[in-house]
Amino acid sequence: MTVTTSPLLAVRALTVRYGAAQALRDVTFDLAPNSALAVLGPNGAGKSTLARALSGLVPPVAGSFALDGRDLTGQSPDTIRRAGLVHLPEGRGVFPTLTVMENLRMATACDRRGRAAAVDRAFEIFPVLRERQRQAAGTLSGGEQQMLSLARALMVDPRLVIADELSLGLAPRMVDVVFESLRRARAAGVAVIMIEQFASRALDFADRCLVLQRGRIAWSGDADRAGPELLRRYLGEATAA
Ligand SMILES: Nc1ncnc2c1ncn2[C@@H]1O[C@H](COP(=O)(O)OP(=O)(O)OP(=O)(O)O)[C@@H](O)[C@H]1O
Repeated sequence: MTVTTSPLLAVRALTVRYGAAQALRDVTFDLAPNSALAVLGPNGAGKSTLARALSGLVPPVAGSFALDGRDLTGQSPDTIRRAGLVHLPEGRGVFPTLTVMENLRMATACDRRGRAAAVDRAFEIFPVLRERQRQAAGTLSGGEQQMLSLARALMVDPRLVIADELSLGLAPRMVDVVFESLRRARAAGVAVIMIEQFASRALDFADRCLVLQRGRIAWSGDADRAGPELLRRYLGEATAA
């Protein structure tokens, strides 16, 4: 018997231009519920543009995308977030002068009881944040700030998180923390699109992989089939590590 699941995310011929420059061309793929996709590619390949288009920050000039069968093309970032697609942009996305607790409380629009329950859930996934709840977010370590950013994203019960270069600039130990946090998000039922310039860890984490080159999909397939040769071919020595 073949079991077919309908995709969580269906992207069709998505095309984005910045003025005359075409940053994303004809990008088509499906993402299954609770799965993880690594989006790889050299600088300027269109990885962040894909994230920005899917989160409503840049309007596509052609193509479409749907979450759970609901067409979200051209919708506002707020509508897309409320539909369950959350984008964690490069950089931290936390309010540095507010405490950890204030940052978490602000991330949900629930009433007081719902909010307290959501904060408790976040502390269960990220116990370190409970210990640091009264600390200003700006004084957390880089990895802890990424954890807070992810915890804030999970407060709205997303179906899909797009993590854009979450490990950028972090010390190796903090990169471990970020990957562990994303693993916990997956364990909680969330699908992940991981944008990474450095490939091997992303491929360990992901089920599927998509390589972008000059805005087009150059390769896509199972993450464990994206071997060193393929990575060297598309990403070069520096980023295949
Ligand atoms: N706001 C913008 N205006 C004009 N061109 C842009 C803009 N943002 C990105 N681009 C161009 O679009 C192309 C894709 O950029 P994008 O940031 O998506 O690449 P990327 O794969 O995320 O690169 P990196 O790994 O360096 O972050 C690049 O050529 C970039 O210069």
